[in-house]
Amino acid sequence: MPQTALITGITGQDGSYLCELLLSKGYCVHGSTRSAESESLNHLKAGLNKARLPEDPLDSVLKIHQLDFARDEATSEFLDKHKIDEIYHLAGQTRVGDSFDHPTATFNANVKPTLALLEAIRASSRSQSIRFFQASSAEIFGGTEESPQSESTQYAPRSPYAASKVAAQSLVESYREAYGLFVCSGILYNHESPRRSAEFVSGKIVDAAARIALGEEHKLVLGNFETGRDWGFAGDYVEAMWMMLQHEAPKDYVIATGEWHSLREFLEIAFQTVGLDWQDYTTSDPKFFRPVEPTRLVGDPTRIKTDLGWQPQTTFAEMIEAMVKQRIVQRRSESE
Ligand SMILES: C[C@H]1O[C@H](OP(=O)(O)OP(=O)(O)OC[C@H]2O[C@@H](n3cnc4c(=O)[nH]c(N)nc43)[C@H](O)[C@@H]2O)[C@@H](O)[C@@H](O)C1=O
Repeated sequence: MPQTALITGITGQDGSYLCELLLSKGYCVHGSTRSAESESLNHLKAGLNKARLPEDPLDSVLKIHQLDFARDEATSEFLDKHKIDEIYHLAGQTRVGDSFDHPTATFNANVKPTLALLEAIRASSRSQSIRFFQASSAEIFGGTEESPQSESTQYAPRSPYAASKVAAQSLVESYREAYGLFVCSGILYNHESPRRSAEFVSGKIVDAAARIALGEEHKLVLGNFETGRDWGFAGDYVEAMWMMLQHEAPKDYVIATGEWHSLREFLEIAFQTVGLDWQDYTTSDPKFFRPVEPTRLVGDPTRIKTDLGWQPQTTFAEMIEAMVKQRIVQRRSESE
């Protein structure tokens, strides 16, 4: 019997990479999304049709649903009806900056569905055989003095987004301990790809570098330059999510490269890819500043390397170059 997975937030960056990975491994995938007719869903299907997939027609191995996680009973029935083996809970409000303006919506989007899914697993007749992954975030360590951060670093959230992730991760921990369920969280550091939108700094930079190179734009206005992150490639990180659910025991893992890079380095590589100097085009505007920034976020991936043999495959520079090149191809095809 093929394995059956549910991916919440399947049309997002991580959802689409994970969907490709699971289909390539012969899984039957159920995806949930807010709108069954969205443009992002069409993009997902178009991308999957191009990707290398098993022989089966797409509709027989990929099914999209609009699920209401607030109705626990219905979610539990769904898990039983479709005999879901693995759940990858990736849906949520992921923009840290926006969470300062919309704290309640952020909590509702990130905490309630996690709890509803945990309750649905507990109520399911197959509760002991379902495996659950929750996408947690490096932001839970935002205020820590410890560097690099590992699974034993104390939580120190510094934004409503970070606090919502602490709540979700704590719920996962307590369901694991109280009910012996196979439920775990991946503490994901920043991870980017050509599919990243311009709402995030990486997507905004590569978009601007491509547009400036093509003569469509002349400047890039960012917020705070004096920052940096541990940036990895999303395609590598979904592999780590899958490996976590194949392990013999449910454990939380830091998913990170272990390398910190400044935003200036990111800018330098992105603009160099199109033969330009970022300093000629980039300015900073306080209107894009956040009320508070995390301290130096860099993850220690030792545990996941040792236990699961996971290693990031794509370097920082390779990832940025691929993002810029893809954006140029996309801009050209859109203007045709
Ligand atoms: C781990 C974590 O990773 C991501 O959250 P993020 O780190 O906030 O990502 P970002 O790309 O929005 O910001 C990175 C840095 O870049 C600075 N920055 C400067 N100028 C602009 C600017 O113009 N736009 C943005 N967005 N950021 C800017 C900004 O102030 C910040 O210091 C999410 O996946 C999240 O879901 C998650 O869990």
